[in-house]
Amino acid sequence: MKTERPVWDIVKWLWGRAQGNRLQTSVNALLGVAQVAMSLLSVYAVKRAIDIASHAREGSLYAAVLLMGGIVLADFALGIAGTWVRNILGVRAQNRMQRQMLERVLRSEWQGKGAHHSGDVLNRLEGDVTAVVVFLTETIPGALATLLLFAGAFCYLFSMDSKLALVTVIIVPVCVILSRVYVRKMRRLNRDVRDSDSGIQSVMQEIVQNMLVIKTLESSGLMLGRLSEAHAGLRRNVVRRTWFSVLSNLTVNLGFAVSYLVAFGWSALRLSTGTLTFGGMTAFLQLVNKIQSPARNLARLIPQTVGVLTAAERLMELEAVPEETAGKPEVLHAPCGVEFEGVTFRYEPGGRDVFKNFSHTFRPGTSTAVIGETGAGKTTLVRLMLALLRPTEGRVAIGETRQELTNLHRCNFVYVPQGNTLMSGTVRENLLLGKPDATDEELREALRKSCCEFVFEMADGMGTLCSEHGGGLSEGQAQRIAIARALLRDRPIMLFDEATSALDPDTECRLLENIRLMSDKTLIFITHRMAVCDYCDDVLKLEKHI
Ligand SMILES: Nc1ncnc2c1ncn2[C@@H]1O[C@H](COP(=O)(O)OP(=O)(O)OP(=O)(O)O)[C@@H](O)[C@H]1O
Repeated sequence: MKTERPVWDIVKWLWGRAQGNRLQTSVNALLGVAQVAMSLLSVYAVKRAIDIASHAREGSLYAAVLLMGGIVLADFALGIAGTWVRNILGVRAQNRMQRQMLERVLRSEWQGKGAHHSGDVLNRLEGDVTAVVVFLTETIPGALATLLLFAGAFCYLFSMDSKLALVTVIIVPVCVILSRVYVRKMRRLNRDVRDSDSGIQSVMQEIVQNMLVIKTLESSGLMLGRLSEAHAGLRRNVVRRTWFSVLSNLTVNLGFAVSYLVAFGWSALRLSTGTLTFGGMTAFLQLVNKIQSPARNLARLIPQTVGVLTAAERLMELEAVPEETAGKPEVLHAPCGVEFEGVTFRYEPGGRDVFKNFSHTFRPGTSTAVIGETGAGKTTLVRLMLALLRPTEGRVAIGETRQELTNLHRCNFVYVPQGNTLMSGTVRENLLLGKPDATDEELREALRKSCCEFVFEMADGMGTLCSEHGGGLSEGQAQRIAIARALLRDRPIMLFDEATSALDPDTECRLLENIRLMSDKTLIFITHRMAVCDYCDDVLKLEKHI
Protein backbone atom coordinates (compact mmCIF):
# COMPACT_ATOMS: atom_id res chain seq x y z
CA MET A 1 0.00 0.00 0.00
CA LYS A 2 1.26 3.51 -0.82
CA THR A 3 2.16 5.76 2.12
CA GLU A 4 0.17 8.96 2.24
CA ARG A 5 2.00 12.26 2.21
CA PRO A 6 1.39 14.67 5.11
CA VAL A 7 -1.49 17.04 4.27
CA TRP A 8 0.74 20.01 5.05
CA ASP A 9 3.21 19.02 2.29
CA ILE A 10 0.37 18.81 -0.20
CA VAL A 11 -1.03 22.18 0.89
CA LYS A 12 2.42 23.75 0.38
CA TRP A 13 2.58 22.22 -3.10
CA LEU A 14 -0.91 23.53 -3.91
CA TRP A 15 0.10 26.98 -2.64
CA GLY A 16 3.05 26.92 -5.05
CA ARG A 17 0.72 26.02 -7.94
CA ALA A 18 -1.75 28.75 -6.90
CA GLN A 19 0.96 31.37 -7.61
CA GLY A 20 0.79 30.59 -11.31
CA ASN A 21 -3.01 30.96 -11.38
CA ARG A 22 -3.31 34.21 -9.45
CA LEU A 23 -5.15 36.11 -12.18
CA GLN A 24 -8.02 33.64 -12.50
CA THR A 25 -8.24 33.02 -8.76
CA SER A 26 -8.42 36.76 -8.00
CA VAL A 27 -10.98 37.48 -10.73
CA ASN A 28 -13.14 34.58 -9.53
CA ALA A 29 -12.83 35.75 -5.90
CA LEU A 30 -13.79 39.31 -6.88
CA LEU A 31 -16.79 38.07 -8.83
CA GLY A 32 -17.84 35.93 -5.85
CA VAL A 33 -17.58 38.88 -3.44
CA ALA A 34 -19.50 41.07 -5.90
CA GLN A 35 -22.24 38.42 -6.11
CA VAL A 36 -22.51 38.29 -2.30
CA ALA A 37 -22.69 42.09 -2.18
CA MET A 38 -25.33 42.04 -4.91
CA SER A 39 -27.46 39.49 -3.04
CA LEU A 40 -27.31 41.55 0.19
CA LEU A 41 -28.02 44.71 -1.81
CA SER A 42 -31.06 43.06 -3.35
CA VAL A 43 -32.42 42.28 0.16
CA TYR A 44 -31.97 45.93 1.01
CA ALA A 45 -33.57 47.08 -2.28
CA VAL A 46 -36.64 44.82 -1.80
CA LYS A 47 -37.09 46.01 1.81
CA ARG A 48 -36.78 49.65 0.68
CA ALA A 49 -39.32 49.22 -2.13
CA ILE A 50 -41.81 47.56 0.26
CA ASP A 51 -41.30 50.29 2.88
CA ILE A 52 -41.92 53.01 0.28
CA ALA A 53 -45.01 51.20 -1.08
CA SER A 54 -46.41 50.77 2.44
CA HIS A 55 -45.61 54.42 3.28
CA ALA A 56 -43.25 53.32 6.06
CA ARG A 57 -40.62 55.59 4.48
CA GLU A 58 -40.46 58.45 1.99
CA GLY A 59 -39.12 58.13 -1.56
CA SER A 60 -39.91 57.44 -5.20
CA LEU A 61 -41.35 53.98 -5.84
CA TYR A 62 -40.17 54.16 -9.50
CA ALA A 63 -36.60 54.84 -8.41
CA ALA A 64 -36.80 51.95 -5.91
CA VAL A 65 -38.06 49.55 -8.61
CA LEU A 66 -35.40 50.88 -11.02
CA LEU A 67 -32.74 50.11 -8.39
CA MET A 68 -34.08 46.55 -8.10
CA GLY A 69 -33.98 46.20 -11.91
CA GLY A 70 -30.41 47.52 -11.95
CA ILE A 71 -29.37 44.96 -9.34
CA VAL A 72 -30.98 42.13 -11.34
CA LEU A 73 -29.09 43.25 -14.48
CA ALA A 74 -25.82 43.54 -12.55
CA ASP A 75 -26.40 40.05 -11.21
CA PHE A 76 -26.90 38.76 -14.78
CA ALA A 77 -23.70 40.52 -15.86
CA LEU A 78 -21.78 38.94 -12.99
CA GLY A 79 -23.16 35.53 -13.96
CA ILE A 80 -22.01 35.98 -17.60
CA ALA A 81 -18.60 37.27 -16.49
CA GLY A 82 -18.27 34.22 -14.22
CA THR A 83 -18.97 31.86 -17.14
CA TRP A 84 -16.34 33.62 -19.28
CA VAL A 85 -13.75 33.56 -16.56
CA ARG A 86 -14.42 29.88 -15.87
CA ASN A 87 -14.21 28.90 -19.52
CA ILE A 88 -11.59 31.18 -21.06
CA LEU A 89 -9.23 31.85 -18.17
CA GLY A 90 -9.98 28.32 -16.92
CA VAL A 91 -8.80 26.67 -20.12
CA ARG A 92 -5.69 28.87 -20.08
CA ALA A 93 -4.87 27.90 -16.49
CA GLN A 94 -5.43 24.23 -17.29
CA ASN A 95 -3.27 24.36 -20.45
CA ARG A 96 -0.49 26.10 -18.55
CA MET A 97 -0.41 23.56 -15.74
CA GLN A 98 -0.67 20.61 -18.12
CA ARG A 99 2.26 21.96 -20.12
CA GLN A 100 4.33 22.57 -16.97
CA MET A 101 3.68 19.02 -15.77
CA LEU A 102 4.49 17.52 -19.16
CA GLU A 103 7.72 19.56 -19.32
CA ARG A 104 8.62 18.20 -15.89
CA VAL A 105 7.92 14.64 -17.04
CA LEU A 106 10.19 15.22 -20.06
CA ARG A 107 12.97 16.52 -17.79
CA SER A 108 12.79 13.41 -15.59
CA GLU A 109 15.53 10.84 -15.51
CA TRP A 110 14.86 7.73 -17.59
CA GLN A 111 13.13 5.18 -15.36
CA GLY A 112 13.23 1.94 -17.35
CA LYS A 113 10.84 -0.66 -16.01
CA GLY A 114 10.25 1.34 -12.82
CA ALA A 115 8.47 4.06 -14.79
CA HIS A 116 4.76 4.81 -14.43
CA HIS A 117 2.65 3.27 -17.18
CA SER A 118 2.12 5.81 -19.98
CA GLY A 119 -1.68 5.42 -19.60
CA ASP A 120 -1.36 6.26 -15.91
CA VAL A 121 0.77 9.34 -16.70
CA LEU A 122 -1.84 10.53 -19.23
CA ASN A 123 -4.62 9.94 -16.72
CA ARG A 124 -2.77 12.10 -14.17
CA LEU A 125 -1.98 14.82 -16.71
CA GLU A 126 -5.67 15.05 -17.64
CA GLY A 127 -7.84 14.15 -14.64
CA ASP A 128 -5.61 15.26 -11.79
CA VAL A 129 -4.48 18.49 -13.45
CA THR A 130 -8.14 19.43 -14.09
CA ALA A 131 -9.09 18.66 -10.48
CA VAL A 132 -6.24 20.81 -9.11
CA VAL A 133 -6.87 23.75 -11.47
CA VAL A 134 -10.65 23.79 -10.81
CA PHE A 135 -10.01 23.65 -7.06
CA LEU A 136 -7.47 26.49 -7.09
CA THR A 137 -9.26 28.78 -9.48
CA GLU A 138 -12.96 28.11 -8.78
CA THR A 139 -13.56 26.19 -5.56
CA ILE A 140 -11.34 28.29 -3.28
CA PRO A 141 -12.62 31.69 -4.49
CA GLY A 142 -16.19 30.30 -4.31
CA ALA A 143 -15.54 29.15 -0.75
CA LEU A 144 -14.35 32.64 0.18
CA ALA A 145 -17.65 34.14 -1.00
CA THR A 146 -19.63 31.47 0.87
CA LEU A 147 -17.59 32.13 4.00
CA LEU A 148 -18.35 35.84 3.68
CA LEU A 149 -22.09 35.15 3.42
CA PHE A 150 -21.90 32.80 6.41
CA ALA A 151 -20.02 35.37 8.53
CA GLY A 152 -22.39 38.21 7.53
CA ALA A 153 -25.56 36.23 8.39
CA PHE A 154 -24.02 34.98 11.65
CA CYS A 155 -23.07 38.50 12.80
CA TYR A 156 -26.57 39.76 11.96
CA LEU A 157 -28.20 36.96 13.98
CA PHE A 158 -25.63 37.37 16.80
CA SER A 159 -26.57 41.05 17.08
CA MET A 160 -30.24 39.99 17.48
CA ASP A 161 -29.77 36.93 19.78
CA SER A 162 -26.26 35.80 20.63
CA LYS A 163 -27.33 32.50 22.29
CA LEU A 164 -29.46 31.40 19.34
CA ALA A 165 -26.65 32.32 16.93
CA LEU A 166 -24.24 30.10 18.88
CA VAL A 167 -26.76 27.23 19.03
CA THR A 168 -27.14 27.43 15.25
CA VAL A 169 -23.43 26.91 14.62
CA ILE A 170 -22.88 24.32 17.38
CA ILE A 171 -22.56 21.70 14.62
CA VAL A 172 -19.45 23.43 13.21
CA PRO A 173 -16.87 22.34 15.87
CA VAL A 174 -18.42 18.82 15.84
CA CYS A 175 -17.96 18.81 12.04
CA VAL A 176 -14.32 19.94 12.40
CA ILE A 177 -13.53 17.12 14.87
CA LEU A 178 -15.30 14.48 12.77
CA SER A 179 -13.74 15.79 9.56
CA ARG A 180 -10.28 14.55 10.65
CA VAL A 181 -11.53 10.96 10.68
CA TYR A 182 -13.52 11.59 7.51
CA VAL A 183 -10.57 13.08 5.60
CA ARG A 184 -8.28 10.16 6.47
CA LYS A 185 -10.75 7.51 5.35
CA MET A 186 -11.94 9.46 2.30
CA ARG A 187 -8.36 10.06 1.10
CA ARG A 188 -7.76 6.31 1.04
CA LEU A 189 -11.03 5.61 -0.79
CA ASN A 190 -10.38 8.39 -3.31
CA ARG A 191 -6.87 7.15 -3.95
CA ASP A 192 -8.22 3.67 -4.71
CA VAL A 193 -10.77 5.09 -7.14
CA ARG A 194 -8.23 7.28 -8.98
CA ASP A 195 -5.68 4.46 -9.16
CA SER A 196 -8.23 2.05 -10.62
CA ASP A 197 -9.19 4.75 -13.12
CA SER A 198 -5.53 5.00 -14.16
CA GLY A 199 -5.44 1.21 -14.42
CA ILE A 200 -8.37 1.27 -16.86
CA GLN A 201 -6.70 3.94 -18.99
CA SER A 202 -3.47 1.90 -19.04
CA VAL A 203 -5.28 -1.26 -20.22
CA MET A 204 -7.26 0.66 -22.87
CA GLN A 205 -4.14 2.44 -24.13
CA GLU A 206 -2.27 -0.83 -24.42
CA ILE A 207 -5.19 -2.39 -26.36
CA VAL A 208 -5.44 0.55 -28.79
CA GLN A 209 -1.66 0.75 -29.31
CA ASN A 210 -1.28 -2.98 -29.93
CA MET A 211 -4.44 -3.55 -31.93
CA LEU A 212 -2.64 -5.45 -34.71
CA VAL A 213 -0.86 -7.83 -32.32
CA ILE A 214 -4.09 -8.44 -30.40
CA LYS A 215 -5.98 -9.22 -33.63
CA THR A 216 -3.33 -11.59 -34.91
CA LEU A 217 -2.99 -13.36 -31.57
CA GLU A 218 -6.79 -13.53 -31.48
CA SER A 219 -6.60 -12.27 -27.94
CA SER A 220 -9.34 -9.62 -28.09
CA GLY A 221 -11.37 -11.65 -25.60
CA LEU A 222 -8.44 -11.93 -23.22
CA MET A 223 -7.66 -8.22 -23.37
CA LEU A 224 -11.33 -7.27 -22.99
CA GLY A 225 -11.37 -9.61 -20.00
CA ARG A 226 -8.50 -7.58 -18.49
CA LEU A 227 -10.50 -4.44 -19.11
CA SER A 228 -13.55 -6.00 -17.42
CA GLU A 229 -11.39 -6.89 -14.40
CA ALA A 230 -10.15 -3.31 -14.22
CA HIS A 231 -13.75 -2.05 -14.59
CA ALA A 232 -14.89 -4.37 -11.79
CA GLY A 233 -12.10 -2.99 -9.57
CA LEU A 234 -13.21 0.57 -10.25
CA ARG A 235 -16.85 -0.34 -9.61
CA ARG A 236 -15.96 -1.94 -6.26
CA ASN A 237 -13.98 1.11 -5.19
CA VAL A 238 -16.71 3.52 -6.30
CA VAL A 239 -19.33 1.51 -4.36
CA ARG A 240 -17.17 1.63 -1.20
CA ARG A 241 -16.62 5.37 -1.59
CA THR A 242 -20.33 6.00 -2.27
CA TRP A 243 -21.38 4.11 0.86
CA PHE A 244 -19.00 6.11 2.98
CA SER A 245 -20.05 9.35 1.33
CA VAL A 246 -23.79 8.64 1.80
CA LEU A 247 -23.29 7.77 5.47
CA SER A 248 -21.22 10.85 6.19
CA ASN A 249 -23.68 13.11 4.33
CA LEU A 250 -26.48 11.60 6.38
CA THR A 251 -24.59 12.38 9.60
CA VAL A 252 -23.95 15.99 8.58
CA ASN A 253 -27.54 16.53 7.42
CA LEU A 254 -28.82 15.03 10.67
CA GLY A 255 -26.62 17.46 12.56
CA PHE A 256 -28.03 20.40 10.62
CA ALA A 257 -31.61 19.17 11.14
CA VAL A 258 -31.06 18.83 14.90
CA SER A 259 -29.55 22.30 15.20
CA TYR A 260 -32.49 23.73 13.18
CA LEU A 261 -34.94 21.99 15.52
CA VAL A 262 -33.08 23.37 18.54
CA ALA A 263 -33.28 26.89 17.06
CA PHE A 264 -36.99 26.37 16.35
CA GLY A 265 -37.67 25.11 19.90
CA TRP A 266 -35.67 27.94 21.40
CA SER A 267 -37.48 30.69 19.51
CA ALA A 268 -40.89 28.99 20.10
CA LEU A 269 -40.10 28.97 23.82
CA ARG A 270 -39.26 32.66 23.72
CA LEU A 271 -42.45 33.30 21.74
CA SER A 272 -44.52 31.49 24.41
CA THR A 273 -42.88 33.48 27.22
CA GLY A 274 -43.54 36.70 25.32
CA THR A 275 -39.86 37.68 24.90
CA LEU A 276 -40.12 37.34 21.11
CA THR A 277 -42.77 38.47 18.63
CA PHE A 278 -44.19 36.25 15.89
CA GLY A 279 -42.38 38.38 13.26
CA GLY A 280 -39.17 38.10 15.27
CA MET A 281 -39.44 34.32 15.27
CA THR A 282 -39.92 34.29 11.47
CA ALA A 283 -36.86 36.53 11.07
CA PHE A 284 -34.83 34.25 13.36
CA LEU A 285 -35.71 31.16 11.41
CA GLN A 286 -34.87 32.90 8.10
CA LEU A 287 -31.48 33.91 9.48
CA VAL A 288 -30.82 30.39 10.77
CA ASN A 289 -31.47 29.19 7.22
CA LYS A 290 -29.14 31.84 5.85
CA ILE A 291 -26.37 30.59 8.13
CA GLN A 292 -27.05 26.93 7.49
CA SER A 293 -27.12 27.03 3.71
CA PRO A 294 -23.55 28.46 3.33
CA ALA A 295 -22.45 26.13 6.16
CA ARG A 296 -23.84 23.20 4.16
CA ASN A 297 -21.98 24.46 1.07
CA LEU A 298 -18.78 24.67 3.11
CA ALA A 299 -19.36 21.12 4.40
CA ARG A 300 -19.72 19.98 0.76
CA LEU A 301 -16.25 21.42 0.14
CA ILE A 302 -14.64 18.78 2.33
CA PRO A 303 -15.04 15.87 -0.15
CA GLN A 304 -13.86 18.17 -2.95
CA THR A 305 -10.82 19.13 -0.90
CA VAL A 306 -10.07 15.48 -0.18
CA GLY A 307 -10.37 14.76 -3.91
CA VAL A 308 -7.88 17.48 -4.68
CA LEU A 309 -5.45 16.17 -2.05
CA THR A 310 -5.46 12.86 -3.92
CA ALA A 311 -5.02 14.58 -7.30
CA ALA A 312 -2.18 16.77 -5.99
CA GLU A 313 -0.49 13.76 -4.39
CA ARG A 314 -0.60 11.86 -7.70
CA LEU A 315 0.94 14.84 -9.54
CA MET A 316 3.60 15.19 -6.81
CA GLU A 317 4.53 11.55 -7.47
CA LEU A 318 5.24 12.44 -11.10
CA GLU A 319 7.44 15.28 -9.88
CA ALA A 320 9.21 13.03 -7.38
CA VAL A 321 11.08 11.28 -10.21
CA PRO A 322 14.59 12.81 -10.10
CA GLU A 323 15.30 15.48 -12.72
CA GLU A 324 18.15 15.33 -15.19
CA THR A 325 20.92 17.90 -14.71
CA ALA A 326 19.68 21.25 -15.99
CA GLY A 327 22.01 23.50 -17.94
CA LYS A 328 23.28 24.56 -21.32
CA PRO A 329 23.94 21.65 -23.70
CA GLU A 330 27.70 21.17 -24.18
CA VAL A 331 28.25 21.10 -27.93
CA LEU A 332 31.45 19.37 -29.09
CA HIS A 333 32.90 19.42 -32.58
CA ALA A 334 33.44 16.47 -34.89
CA PRO A 335 35.34 14.24 -34.86
CA CYS A 336 34.46 13.22 -31.33
CA GLY A 337 35.07 9.90 -29.54
CA VAL A 338 33.52 8.12 -26.54
CA GLU A 339 35.48 6.14 -23.98
CA PHE A 340 34.24 3.54 -21.48
CA GLU A 341 36.70 3.39 -18.56
CA GLY A 342 36.31 0.36 -16.28
CA VAL A 343 32.52 0.53 -16.41
CA THR A 344 30.47 -1.79 -14.25
CA PHE A 345 26.72 -1.53 -14.59
CA ARG A 346 23.75 -3.31 -13.07
CA TYR A 347 20.12 -2.20 -13.31
CA GLU A 348 19.20 -3.03 -9.74
CA PRO A 349 21.31 -3.18 -6.58
CA GLY A 350 22.28 -6.82 -6.08
CA GLY A 351 21.20 -7.64 -9.65
CA ARG A 352 23.24 -9.14 -12.48
CA ASP A 353 26.20 -7.12 -13.82
CA VAL A 354 25.40 -6.26 -17.44
CA PHE A 355 28.94 -4.78 -17.71
CA LYS A 356 31.86 -5.71 -15.46
CA ASN A 357 34.96 -3.50 -15.55
CA PHE A 358 34.33 -2.84 -19.25
CA SER A 359 36.69 -0.58 -21.17
CA HIS A 360 36.50 0.40 -24.80
CA THR A 361 37.26 3.48 -26.92
CA PHE A 362 35.06 4.49 -29.82
CA ARG A 363 37.76 6.42 -31.66
CA PRO A 364 36.81 9.79 -33.21
CA GLY A 365 35.78 9.55 -36.87
CA THR A 366 35.70 5.74 -37.00
CA SER A 367 32.85 3.29 -37.48
CA THR A 368 32.21 0.41 -35.07
CA ALA A 369 29.78 -2.49 -35.26
CA VAL A 370 28.63 -3.63 -31.81
CA ILE A 371 27.57 -7.27 -31.82
CA GLY A 372 26.77 -9.84 -29.16
CA GLU A 373 24.16 -12.41 -28.29
CA THR A 374 20.76 -11.25 -27.20
CA GLY A 375 20.79 -9.84 -23.68
CA ALA A 376 24.56 -9.14 -23.86
CA GLY A 377 24.01 -5.45 -23.16
CA LYS A 378 24.04 -3.70 -26.57
CA THR A 379 21.01 -1.50 -25.84
CA THR A 380 22.34 -0.86 -22.33
CA LEU A 381 25.58 0.39 -23.93
CA VAL A 382 23.55 2.86 -26.01
CA ARG A 383 21.63 4.01 -22.90
CA LEU A 384 24.94 4.62 -21.09
CA MET A 385 26.23 6.66 -24.04
CA LEU A 386 23.06 8.72 -24.17
CA ALA A 387 23.42 9.29 -20.39
CA LEU A 388 19.98 7.76 -19.79
CA LEU A 389 21.81 5.50 -17.33
CA ARG A 390 24.84 6.20 -15.12
CA PRO A 391 27.59 3.60 -14.62
CA THR A 392 27.46 1.82 -11.24
CA GLU A 393 31.29 2.03 -11.22
CA GLY A 394 33.79 3.59 -13.63
CA ARG A 395 33.03 6.37 -16.06
CA VAL A 396 32.07 7.16 -19.63
CA ALA A 397 34.09 10.04 -21.14
CA ILE A 398 33.49 12.09 -24.27
CA GLY A 399 35.54 14.31 -26.57
CA GLU A 400 39.18 15.29 -26.73
CA THR A 401 39.27 16.48 -23.12
CA ARG A 402 37.63 13.23 -21.94
CA GLN A 403 34.98 14.99 -19.84
CA GLU A 404 32.64 12.74 -17.90
CA LEU A 405 29.58 12.21 -20.09
CA THR A 406 26.30 13.69 -18.76
CA ASN A 407 22.88 14.35 -20.23
CA LEU A 408 24.17 17.79 -21.26
CA HIS A 409 26.35 16.01 -23.87
CA ARG A 410 23.33 14.25 -25.40
CA CYS A 411 23.16 17.00 -28.02
CA ASN A 412 26.29 15.53 -29.65
CA PHE A 413 24.52 12.28 -30.55
CA VAL A 414 22.12 11.27 -33.25
CA TYR A 415 20.23 8.16 -32.26
CA VAL A 416 18.20 5.98 -34.60
CA PRO A 417 16.37 3.51 -32.32
CA GLN A 418 14.97 0.11 -33.19
CA GLY A 419 11.49 -0.06 -34.64
CA ASN A 420 9.33 2.50 -36.32
CA THR A 421 9.82 5.95 -34.83
CA LEU A 422 7.94 8.14 -37.30
CA MET A 423 5.15 10.36 -36.03
CA SER A 424 1.81 11.18 -37.60
CA GLY A 425 2.11 13.98 -40.18
CA THR A 426 3.81 14.47 -43.53
CA VAL A 427 7.21 13.08 -44.47
CA ARG A 428 8.47 16.69 -44.49
CA GLU A 429 7.21 17.30 -40.93
CA ASN A 430 8.97 14.16 -39.78
CA LEU A 431 12.22 15.22 -41.43
CA LEU A 432 12.04 18.74 -39.98
CA LEU A 433 12.14 17.24 -36.48
CA GLY A 434 15.81 16.57 -37.27
CA LYS A 435 16.49 20.14 -38.41
CA PRO A 436 13.56 22.57 -38.12
CA ASP A 437 15.12 25.21 -40.45
CA ALA A 438 16.27 22.79 -43.18
CA THR A 439 15.72 23.96 -46.77
CA ASP A 440 13.91 21.73 -49.28
CA GLU A 441 17.28 21.08 -50.94
CA GLU A 442 18.75 19.86 -47.63
CA LEU A 443 15.73 17.61 -47.08
CA ARG A 444 16.08 16.12 -50.57
CA GLU A 445 19.83 15.59 -50.05
CA ALA A 446 19.20 13.71 -46.78
CA LEU A 447 16.53 11.58 -48.49
CA ARG A 448 18.95 10.73 -51.32
CA LYS A 449 21.75 9.77 -48.87
CA SER A 450 19.41 7.47 -46.97
CA CYS A 451 18.15 5.78 -50.15
CA CYS A 452 14.67 7.34 -49.89
CA GLU A 453 14.22 8.05 -53.62
CA PHE A 454 10.81 6.37 -53.32
CA VAL A 455 9.55 9.58 -51.66
CA PHE A 456 10.13 11.54 -54.90
CA GLU A 457 8.01 9.00 -56.78
CA MET A 458 5.01 9.40 -54.47
CA ALA A 459 2.20 11.64 -55.79
CA ASP A 460 2.56 14.07 -52.88
CA GLY A 461 6.35 13.70 -52.48
CA MET A 462 7.51 15.06 -49.14
CA GLY A 463 3.91 16.16 -48.48
CA THR A 464 2.81 12.49 -48.25
CA LEU A 465 0.87 11.95 -45.06
CA CYS A 466 1.56 9.05 -42.75
CA SER A 467 -0.35 8.06 -39.63
CA GLU A 468 1.01 7.11 -36.20
CA HIS A 469 4.27 5.13 -36.33
CA GLY A 470 4.63 5.88 -40.03
CA GLY A 471 1.40 4.06 -40.96
CA GLY A 472 1.02 3.99 -44.78
CA LEU A 473 4.74 3.28 -45.33
CA SER A 474 6.52 -0.04 -45.34
CA GLU A 475 8.80 -0.86 -42.38
CA GLY A 476 11.91 -0.43 -44.56
CA GLN A 477 10.65 2.89 -45.98
CA ALA A 478 9.90 4.21 -42.48
CA GLN A 479 13.36 3.10 -41.31
CA ARG A 480 15.08 4.99 -44.14
CA ILE A 481 13.08 8.18 -43.46
CA ALA A 482 14.10 7.89 -39.79
CA ILE A 483 17.75 7.67 -40.94
CA ALA A 484 17.28 10.72 -43.22
CA ARG A 485 15.92 12.60 -40.20
CA ALA A 486 19.01 11.57 -38.21
CA LEU A 487 21.37 12.69 -41.00
CA LEU A 488 19.72 16.11 -41.01
CA ARG A 489 20.52 16.49 -37.31
CA ASP A 490 24.20 16.41 -38.23
CA ARG A 491 25.92 15.64 -34.89
CA PRO A 492 29.43 14.20 -34.38
CA ILE A 493 28.36 10.77 -33.02
CA MET A 494 25.72 8.67 -34.76
CA LEU A 495 24.16 5.67 -33.03
CA PHE A 496 22.20 3.22 -35.14
CA ASP A 497 20.36 0.53 -33.14
CA GLU A 498 19.36 -2.20 -35.64
CA ALA A 499 18.48 0.71 -37.91
CA THR A 500 18.86 -1.20 -41.17
CA SER A 501 17.22 -4.43 -40.05
CA ALA A 502 14.23 -4.07 -42.39
CA LEU A 503 16.23 -3.25 -45.54
CA ASP A 504 17.05 -5.61 -48.37
CA PRO A 505 20.82 -6.34 -48.72
CA ASP A 506 21.32 -4.06 -51.79
CA THR A 507 19.64 -1.05 -50.22
CA GLU A 508 21.47 -1.70 -46.94
CA CYS A 509 24.86 -1.71 -48.78
CA ARG A 510 24.07 1.53 -50.66
CA LEU A 511 22.92 3.22 -47.47
CA LEU A 512 25.95 2.11 -45.44
CA GLU A 513 28.25 3.38 -48.23
CA ASN A 514 26.55 6.76 -48.14
CA ILE A 515 26.78 6.97 -44.34
CA ARG A 516 30.46 5.95 -44.40
CA LEU A 517 31.20 8.89 -46.74
CA MET A 518 30.57 11.26 -43.79
CA SER A 519 34.18 10.86 -42.71
CA ASP A 520 34.26 13.13 -39.63
CA LYS A 521 31.41 11.29 -37.89
CA THR A 522 31.89 8.60 -35.25
CA LEU A 523 29.50 5.85 -36.31
CA ILE A 524 28.26 3.12 -33.96
CA PHE A 525 26.03 0.38 -35.35
CA ILE A 526 24.29 -2.01 -32.96
CA THR A 527 23.62 -4.97 -35.17
CA HIS A 528 23.13 -8.69 -35.65
CA ARG A 529 24.00 -8.46 -39.39
CA MET A 530 27.44 -9.43 -40.66
CA ALA A 531 26.99 -7.12 -43.69
CA VAL A 532 27.17 -4.16 -41.32
CA CYS A 533 30.39 -5.50 -39.71
CA ASP A 534 32.05 -5.62 -43.15
CA TYR A 535 31.52 -1.87 -43.55
CA CYS A 536 32.99 -0.91 -40.18
CA ASP A 537 36.57 -0.11 -39.07
CA ASP A 538 36.11 -1.96 -35.73
CA VAL A 539 33.89 -4.71 -34.39
CA LEU A 540 33.10 -4.79 -30.65
CA LYS A 541 31.72 -8.10 -29.40
CA LEU A 542 29.91 -7.89 -26.06
CA GLU A 543 29.89 -10.94 -23.82
CA LYS A 544 27.10 -11.86 -21.46
CA HIS A 545 28.09 -12.04 -17.76
CA ILE A 546 26.35 -14.76 -15.85
N1 LIG B 1 15.02 -1.56 -17.70
C1 LIG B 1 15.64 -2.67 -17.31
N2 LIG B 1 15.60 -3.04 -16.03
C2 LIG B 1 16.22 -4.17 -15.60
N3 LIG B 1 16.94 -4.98 -16.41
C3 LIG B 1 17.02 -4.67 -17.71
C4 LIG B 1 16.37 -3.50 -18.22
N4 LIG B 1 16.64 -3.44 -19.57
C5 LIG B 1 17.39 -4.51 -19.85
N5 LIG B 1 17.63 -5.24 -18.75
C6 LIG B 1 18.46 -6.47 -18.66
O1 LIG B 1 19.78 -6.11 -19.04
C7 LIG B 1 20.37 -7.12 -19.83
C8 LIG B 1 20.92 -6.52 -21.14
O2 LIG B 1 19.80 -6.05 -21.89
P1 LIG B 1 19.99 -5.28 -23.27
O3 LIG B 1 18.64 -4.83 -23.71
O4 LIG B 1 21.03 -4.27 -23.13
O5 LIG B 1 20.50 -6.46 -24.23
P2 LIG B 1 20.74 -6.45 -25.80
O6 LIG B 1 22.11 -6.97 -26.03
O7 LIG B 1 20.41 -5.13 -26.38
O8 LIG B 1 19.67 -7.53 -26.26
P3 LIG B 1 18.91 -7.66 -27.67
O9 LIG B 1 19.94 -8.07 -28.69
O10 LIG B 1 17.95 -8.77 -27.40
O11 LIG B 1 18.27 -6.36 -27.96
C9 LIG B 1 19.30 -8.18 -20.04
O12 LIG B 1 19.56 -9.23 -19.13
C10 LIG B 1 18.00 -7.50 -19.67
O13 LIG B 1 17.11 -8.38 -19.09
